[in-house]
Amino acid sequence: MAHSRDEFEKRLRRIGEERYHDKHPFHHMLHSGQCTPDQVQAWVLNRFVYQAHIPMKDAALMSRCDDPVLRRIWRSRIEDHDGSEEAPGGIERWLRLATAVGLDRDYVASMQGALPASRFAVEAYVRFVRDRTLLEAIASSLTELFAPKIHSERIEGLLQHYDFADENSLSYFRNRLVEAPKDVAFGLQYVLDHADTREKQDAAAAALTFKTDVLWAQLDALHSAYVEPGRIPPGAWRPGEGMAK
Ligand SMILES: O=C(O)c1cc(C(=O)O)c2c(n1)C(=O)C(=O)c1cc(C(=O)O)[nH]c1-2
Repeated sequence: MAHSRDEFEKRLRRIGEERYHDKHPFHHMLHSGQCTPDQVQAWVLNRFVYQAHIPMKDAALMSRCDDPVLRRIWRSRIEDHDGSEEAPGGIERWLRLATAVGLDRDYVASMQGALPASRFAVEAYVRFVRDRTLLEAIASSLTELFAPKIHSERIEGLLQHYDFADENSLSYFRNRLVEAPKDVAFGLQYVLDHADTREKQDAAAAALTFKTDVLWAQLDALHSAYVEPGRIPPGAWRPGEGMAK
């Protein structure tokens, strides 16, 4: 039998409570000032891969969408990340963060030094959104329900513990505090409205679980390469490479 709307929403929120990447030890290190400058740089340059692919993921979603109203609502996500000629978007803001932590922006934008697992995880997300049902694709974006909390913790933690942190370098996260709630309010409504059988509810919950794995796997790879045991895969960024000139 299908869950009631309320029960289903609770089920989705429980997935975040149990599996969201705010629980990952790398985030605890980052937000409490325990990361070395190299580890912060490793995080910034690997996370750029995620940033760069989010608008491609959203374009893949829109390409499958035959409802112009849904496309119009969804396309604001692409605008938020890609920006316009007058106003910088999320990708540009992330590159400002990269410069602030001492990396060369072109090096970061090239994604040359990114860990293989960062690329694989992000590519899996784009593929998932392209290949699964629209309901599953939209449900996979619902990790953003849990993002404002981690963005607030990050702004506070970085400002407190790291010299590079100021309103300019952290503007990416400040902006997401406004953008993410708008996006996710729509996404959640859509999923609650359209998951009207137990089967669809299970598929939507599995999509959200998959997405928490996409996020977790990226931090695991980062931790293994740059914290413990410090095994950097062949070809991946090594501290000292790609520095701002
Ligand atoms: O810093 C974070 O922890 C975090 C997490 C997530 C997320 O939950 O996928 C996103 C973001 N940030 C983010 O900035 C962002 O633009 C974003 C878009 C999406 C998505 O799945 O469409 N997730 C996220």
